[in-house]
Amino acid sequence: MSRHRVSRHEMRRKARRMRRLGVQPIADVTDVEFAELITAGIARFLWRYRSEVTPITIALLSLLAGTVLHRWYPTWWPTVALMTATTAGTLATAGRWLNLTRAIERGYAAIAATLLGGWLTAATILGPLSSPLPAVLALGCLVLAIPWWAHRRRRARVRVERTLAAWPEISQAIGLAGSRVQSAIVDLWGYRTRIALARGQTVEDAIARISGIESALGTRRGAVRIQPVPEKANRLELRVIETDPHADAISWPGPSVSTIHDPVELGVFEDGSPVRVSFKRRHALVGGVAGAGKSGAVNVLMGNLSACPDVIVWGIDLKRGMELLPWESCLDRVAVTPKEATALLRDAVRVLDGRAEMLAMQGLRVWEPAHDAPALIILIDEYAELVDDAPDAIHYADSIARRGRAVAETLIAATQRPSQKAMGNSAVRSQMDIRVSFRVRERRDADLILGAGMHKSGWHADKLDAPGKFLLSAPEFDIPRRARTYLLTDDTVQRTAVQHADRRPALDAISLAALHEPPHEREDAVEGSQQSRGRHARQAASQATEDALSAALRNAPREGASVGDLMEAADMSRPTLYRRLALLEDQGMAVQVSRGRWRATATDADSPAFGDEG
Ligand SMILES: Nc1ncnc2c1ncn2[C@@H]1O[C@H](COP(=O)(O)OP(=O)(O)OP(=O)(O)O)[C@@H](O)[C@H]1O
Repeated sequence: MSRHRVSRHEMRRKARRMRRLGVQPIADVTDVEFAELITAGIARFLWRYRSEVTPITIALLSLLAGTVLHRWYPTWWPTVALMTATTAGTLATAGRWLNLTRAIERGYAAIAATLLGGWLTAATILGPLSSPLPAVLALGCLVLAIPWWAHRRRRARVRVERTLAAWPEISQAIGLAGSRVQSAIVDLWGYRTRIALARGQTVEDAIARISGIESALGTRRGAVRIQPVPEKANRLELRVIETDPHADAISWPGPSVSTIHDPVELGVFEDGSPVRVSFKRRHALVGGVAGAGKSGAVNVLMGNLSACPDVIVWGIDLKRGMELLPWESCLDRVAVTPKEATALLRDAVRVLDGRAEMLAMQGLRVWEPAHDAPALIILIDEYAELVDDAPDAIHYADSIARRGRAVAETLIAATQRPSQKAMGNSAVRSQMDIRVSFRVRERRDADLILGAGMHKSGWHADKLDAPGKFLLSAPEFDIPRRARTYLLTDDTVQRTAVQHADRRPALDAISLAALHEPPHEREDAVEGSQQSRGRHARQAASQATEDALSAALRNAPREGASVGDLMEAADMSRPTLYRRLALLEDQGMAVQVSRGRWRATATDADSPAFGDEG
């Protein structure tokens, strides 16, 4: 065996030495060794370059097949012709299933099959060596070989195969000896391969050796990513990014949604696939150091949310509106001072309570966003400033974070570092279902944004190397994949804000009514963060006014009581009165006799449904 490894150079040296010593080399033994070496060398070359020599291999096989067919089965030519037509037709129409994804690839395969099959048919009849068939075969193969040799994906696949052939040595060198390459897929931006780990090795071991893997594979720094395979602890997916889709800023292609029910497209993963995440009934936390791209993400969000006629956005921007004011025409309300921010969040809790009350009364579980019942999203840029400058607002934010989902009222908070202090020591962070982490300075900051232990599991937000790059954690995104947000230029923001301004919906009647309730009717709900306590307390307090309204409606004359009289009798504000009247009308207990005049329905006026006034 070792004899075969002697190089030609070594053999020549040995022969020279023997001649110097006066020993005549045994010519045939050296020749045999030399011939073996040459054969092994050629075989190795052909195997290594098997993809490149495929056109020649096919030409030789065709020659052989033509010889056999002509010699023994010359009458089979119609079958060969029929098979040619069938194969070419199948490749042209169904080549997609054979991984010929592009039309040009299917076209090439169909033409190659037609030419080769046509030649074989002629060779079956005439003999492969009869003129001009050999020349036609040589020329045809050469012409067809050129696109084959030039094909980018083929070349990439071959290169990857050659690289991965060295995995046994690489795995030894990086301390993952015994791991095996199971499969490899080449795509537009690089390749991904599935690795089976040896007994006792873990994905974390591999993650800790990423730099070594990059060096062994000869990639650029930062080109290797490792992801666990959820269903198997001893498998991992190794991704090598050769062409970085994130190398340059990616322009925003325009809104991807027209309703909050659809996921918003934030940007592009590094394999070129879009990042789509639903913001319906979900709170979101966006974090990262200054200049990492948080405001860019807010722009993408605004560009999309403002295109949805079933979403209302309220904005808080304590940087004096620097980030959100360009979107002012699309924001239903915007707060740029601590006082305004507190008022905005207090009102958001009122809306929440109003909606929750309506749901409870109607026996509904959730608020389904629609044009006349829009979702309310509160976008807060630099949440930490809110904590510092408007501490009172934090109770409201906390309340929204806990109770807002069911009524489609949610928070999207951006902050540099969402420490417990920066989040106002509230439960807001723990309620965030979507976490977007741009670059952070320290590993523990990745855990602050994404959740405890995330950095250790491969969520390396500290390694993000350009503004706009982020990691996304959400129920449907539980694997760390680098993504980059789309970039909106100032011009795009301005143009989009103008375009979307007239699509904005108005706040629904229930929310409006809740906003205009007099303070005494709602203060308890705002103060208390427990839903039941707040609502029940308020219900008890307003029982007296309900009874007064019932009595006033029952005692109303035939032409009905005016709204003014009812407001006075029940001590209710106009919006509350309208809301109550609408509900009673729905329940068939009150009727609008004429514009602005109401009374109890005829039957109910006599029944004890409203309670006995005594
Ligand atoms: N997706 C992106 N692609 C390319 N460049 C981007 C992207 N997002 C942001 N940038 C660049 O980074 C700069 C800073 O981004 P941005 O203002 O969004 O950061 P930030 O995290 O909001 O910072 P700060 O906390 O100081 O407001 C932008 O001016 C822009 O040039």
